[in-house]
Amino acid sequence: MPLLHSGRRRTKLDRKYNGPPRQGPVRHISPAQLNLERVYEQNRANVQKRDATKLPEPAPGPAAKGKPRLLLMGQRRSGKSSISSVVFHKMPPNETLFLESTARIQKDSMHSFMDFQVWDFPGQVDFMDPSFDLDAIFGEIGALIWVIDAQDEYLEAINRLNNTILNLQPTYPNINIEVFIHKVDGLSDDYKLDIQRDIMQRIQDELSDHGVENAPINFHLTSIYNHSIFEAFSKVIQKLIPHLPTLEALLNDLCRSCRFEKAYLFDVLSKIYIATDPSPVDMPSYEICSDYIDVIVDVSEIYGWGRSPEYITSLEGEPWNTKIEDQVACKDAESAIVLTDMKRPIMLREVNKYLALVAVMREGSFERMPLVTLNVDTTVQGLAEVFEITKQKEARG
Ligand SMILES: Nc1nc2c(ncn2[C@@H]2O[C@H](COP(=O)(O)OP(=O)(O)OP(=O)(O)O)[C@@H](O)[C@H]2O)c(=O)[nH]1
Repeated sequence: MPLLHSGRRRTKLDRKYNGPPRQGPVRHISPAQLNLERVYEQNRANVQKRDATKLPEPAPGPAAKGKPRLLLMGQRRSGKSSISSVVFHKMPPNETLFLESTARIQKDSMHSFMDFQVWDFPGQVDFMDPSFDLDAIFGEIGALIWVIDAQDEYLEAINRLNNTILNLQPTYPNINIEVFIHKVDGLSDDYKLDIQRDIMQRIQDELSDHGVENAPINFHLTSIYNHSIFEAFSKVIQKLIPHLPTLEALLNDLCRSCRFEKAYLFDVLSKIYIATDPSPVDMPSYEICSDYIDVIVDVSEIYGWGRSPEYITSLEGEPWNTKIEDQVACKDAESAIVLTDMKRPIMLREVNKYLALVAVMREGSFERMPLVTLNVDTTVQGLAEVFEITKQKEARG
């Protein structure tokens, strides 16, 4: 089962990441190197223009053409590297205390249901410096995530963010700017909202003073010590998914036909949800679904095992003679559980090696389980097809 192999986590004991080979190597790139890659890409495009039959190899480790980029920016020690490590490398939040300050831009390639990159900028870098090629940084951007430490003095961070927006607006007016008001753990709800209001007001005032109205800026209250950081990233990533409305429509149909309370399509490794039905997301249901993935992955790690080809052949051999997937109800990971306090079953179904469908059912749904399984099967096929079609389109494009 791919799910069983894809969820391995970084453990405290061995202190090293033992997950799947999903994350590419972290690259450290200097501004000069960025420029070089840019020049290489330009030459490559020119060569192709002159002779369409010739397409030189991409630059070694290029600024990965066509892959949306998430840029993590903000003041020093605001929590950028911690966010990236917790969300994409399964680092336990407490261990971020030992992270060293980032000295150079760190570039991380994510190969999941969709390929994208996460660039972690050192807090002290001024990328408005003329030595930076802005197009190389902001050219293929998916979102600019600006991290503000809510437990620290934040006026300087807001000034820098305002300057950045004002500098980028003329050339890149459509950049999605996501402000993470970070480290809100330990702050009271009222205080969090006060801070958010204050930060929003200051940014809006400054921008409208400079004639910039309706810039695409979103605000999220986040912390690595709870699920808020995953929720915020879910919303950021969803904006990069071109077929999101189709995925949402499929999940909506499933919820209506099976009378589910809520359904999420999760990226298994990061536990970001990449789509959900249109009913409002409530944190407890999201948390429970996300924790359920961990439970399944943990159980699979203990009790799952790799079946040798001989073993599979022996199962498929005489007298049974049917393929292994035809002998079981479902060849992918599948599970359902009832939580005693809420009496509502939760079900999980693997979609492909990166994605899992997790849904909160209503009380008594177990009685209609055959119908539910049938509908879930159809939805999962639909979801898998959407990704297959998009992949083919990307390969052709
Ligand atoms: N309380 C709290 N602390 C956090 C949170 N996120 C990060 N931290 C802490 O903030 C400190 C700085 O985090 P880093 O991730 O190194 O910050 P950075 O922005 O990458 O810093 P530079 O690399 O210097 O730019 C670490 O001690 C983290 O443990 C959070 O959500 N809550």
